[in-house]
Amino acid sequence: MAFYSRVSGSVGMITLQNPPVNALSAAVRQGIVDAMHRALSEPEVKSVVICGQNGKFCGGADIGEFGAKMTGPPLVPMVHLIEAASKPVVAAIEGIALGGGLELALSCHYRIAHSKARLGFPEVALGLLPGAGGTQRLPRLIGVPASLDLITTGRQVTAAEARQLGIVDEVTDLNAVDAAVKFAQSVADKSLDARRISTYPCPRPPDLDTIFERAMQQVRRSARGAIAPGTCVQAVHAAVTLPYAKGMERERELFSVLFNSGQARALQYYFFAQRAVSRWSTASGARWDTSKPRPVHKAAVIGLGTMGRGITVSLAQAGFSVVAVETQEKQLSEAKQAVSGMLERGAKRRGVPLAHDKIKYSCSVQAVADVDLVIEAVFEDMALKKTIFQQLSAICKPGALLCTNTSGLDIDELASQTQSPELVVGMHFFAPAHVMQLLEVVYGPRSSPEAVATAMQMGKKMGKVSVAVGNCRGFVGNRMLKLYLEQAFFLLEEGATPEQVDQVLEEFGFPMGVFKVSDLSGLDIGWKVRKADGLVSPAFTGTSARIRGGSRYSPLGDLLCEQGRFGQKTGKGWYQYDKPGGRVAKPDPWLFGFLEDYRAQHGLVARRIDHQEVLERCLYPLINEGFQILQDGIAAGPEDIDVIYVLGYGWPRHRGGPMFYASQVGLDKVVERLEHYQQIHPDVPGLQPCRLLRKLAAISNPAIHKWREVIQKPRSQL
Ligand SMILES: C[C@H](O)[C@H](C)C(=O)SCCNC(=O)CCNC(=O)[C@H](O)C(C)(C)COP(=O)([O-])OP(=O)([O-])OC[C@H]1O[C@@H](n2cnc3c(N)ncnc32)[C@H](O)[C@@H]1OP(=O)([O-])[O-]
Repeated sequence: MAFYSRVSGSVGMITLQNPPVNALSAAVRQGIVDAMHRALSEPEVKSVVICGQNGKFCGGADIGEFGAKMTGPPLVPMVHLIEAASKPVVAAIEGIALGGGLELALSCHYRIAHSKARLGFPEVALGLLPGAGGTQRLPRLIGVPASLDLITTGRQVTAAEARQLGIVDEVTDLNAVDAAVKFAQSVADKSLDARRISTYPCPRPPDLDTIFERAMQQVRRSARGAIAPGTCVQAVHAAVTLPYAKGMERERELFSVLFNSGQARALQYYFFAQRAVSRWSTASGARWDTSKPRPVHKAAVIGLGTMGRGITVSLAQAGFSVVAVETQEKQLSEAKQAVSGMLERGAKRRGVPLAHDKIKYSCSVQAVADVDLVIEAVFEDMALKKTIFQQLSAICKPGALLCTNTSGLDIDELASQTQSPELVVGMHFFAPAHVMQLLEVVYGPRSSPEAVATAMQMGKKMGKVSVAVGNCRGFVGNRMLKLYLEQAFFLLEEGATPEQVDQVLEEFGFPMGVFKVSDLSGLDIGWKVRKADGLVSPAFTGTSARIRGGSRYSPLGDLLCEQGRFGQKTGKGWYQYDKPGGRVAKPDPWLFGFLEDYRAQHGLVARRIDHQEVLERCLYPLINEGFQILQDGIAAGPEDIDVIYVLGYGWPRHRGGPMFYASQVGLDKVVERLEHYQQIHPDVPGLQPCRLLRKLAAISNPAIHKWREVIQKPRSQL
């Protein structure tokens, strides 16, 4: 709601009250409208101030209301009521003025912001555009180029930048509400004719067409299939080419197109999913709200390779004291240099002080005796990791958490090397660890709720989005990825090319297709894992060359590695590059010949494979494995899987994530297509729809937020 009061005798105060971010719910909108009418009707009131409770002005429209039938006064008439008011209305902006919150402020005649406030139009990140006049008022106030930047990127600006752009009239370090009240009194008798932004002419820079062409090209380049950014450009264009009222009609048309789009639903689902994963639970019933994290002030990192360096930087930037251990002298000095460079660049980019002094380097594991938490990040070798966990268990102080950055090895096997297996969890970072936002927190059957809570909280403090998942081979992300990669290899065997498969996946919205990603991360990484799993051996020749454990297997990746084609790092992989370390992938004629010889050798006949088949065969088995993971209790809900795939594997956010995408396609359709391909490829178990998927498809595709009710049923009933 919105609370009305009178302050300083002549100022009507309207306070938004809807914690935590004073979103413009139906009740808040009704409160504002009622309060405005009251303020305008009270003769003693000469001016009005609008502010938000708890030091936050307004986080915009209530996203939680988008899925329901609209009630209460609509936003547009509300902002018109404020702008048309006969008494000056001043917005007192503290904390945030985002989306509809900034539109509310732009409908006021003056804006006073606290120096720590952030302002912006994040609607594009929700698959929308500013639909309460933002696309028509902002260009009139600050011009076209700056408006296109803010509205198509959704970036937030500081109060200082907002002042410089002309969005706010004053910035104060003092209490912005008090400042606004004083300001409101000072303008009580001033004319408002020049303060109603909708009446302003929209500036027409001479190179207007070029500006819009460039903006449209820019958003097309970065949008990767998302429709909102381009639609935002169209809406701002209406502000320049149409009178205000017509422009508002155009804004409303474009807004409703986006509002009713699948992409908007996917992005709004993802908005809440990314917040839901912090409310974690484990298969054994431990939960976020009943598990107390242990305090961590000092942490250690063992192994300063690429991942260890990134984790060290991320810990130091988060303010932790860090002991960084690398037993190889040469590696240690190289790591020191690399970490310093990353810290300097990070500090410059974020305008924060350097965190060099936070890190102590050592080449002895003994140095970690007094830390609260250790993250082991050595080479992905079980025997080596076991030795280190035995050492740590002997050296570390009682109660210290022992974490591993393994990307798929058995957490519980490592825990069994220690005196306190309950203090062992996985903290699986993604490369580069100081940049990628995702952290998979992996709990074993003996990990204590406190250990999980501590690792989850560490992730939050390091600016990560932490997702709690159970211990299994490859955890969630890599376990599902295996099915995706497997099908990509099979498609090459059957006639596709890496370019064709990658193009389909990039058109779907992935930043890079599966084969370009494989070249980037290095084919040898997967090769080592397959070797460790006993899938690669000279014994597999002739008819057994393409069978493992009775199931179909493609040795294509192994064969490329045997020829030293590890991808970008060797200048050759699925593509060729101008030199080792090259970044630009070019089709390699050698590979076409190699695939033809391979098919001939194994009696395979290439066939034309269409776009839809490539997409379905790459995505549906991955999705099916996601359901298997939910069925096994490794992930608590679809949100966990979707957040992992969007933040860790480049799944396009405007598609919500693999599980949300499946709910949009229709689970019965996914089952039907999997069964179709399984009939053709009976030797591929990953095409067999799992029980949970069949169950949910059978109960007529329940909405994704209803899946947990089914998942939580005892496994026997699934
Ligand atoms: C016509 C008009 O043009 C259009 C149509 C619109 O206006 S569209 C709407 C445009 N507005 C936005 O896109 C802003 C979205 N919010 C944010 O970016 C951030 O929330 C934040 C404001 C910067 C605070 O970040 P935080 O890190 O301090 O806390 P949090 O954990 O994120 O959020 C704290 C809690 O508040 C909830 N919440 C936040 N913003 C919300 C909103 N706008 N509506 C509903 N709930 C919201 C959130 O789900 C979480 O709930 P819970 O998980 O605790 O149950």
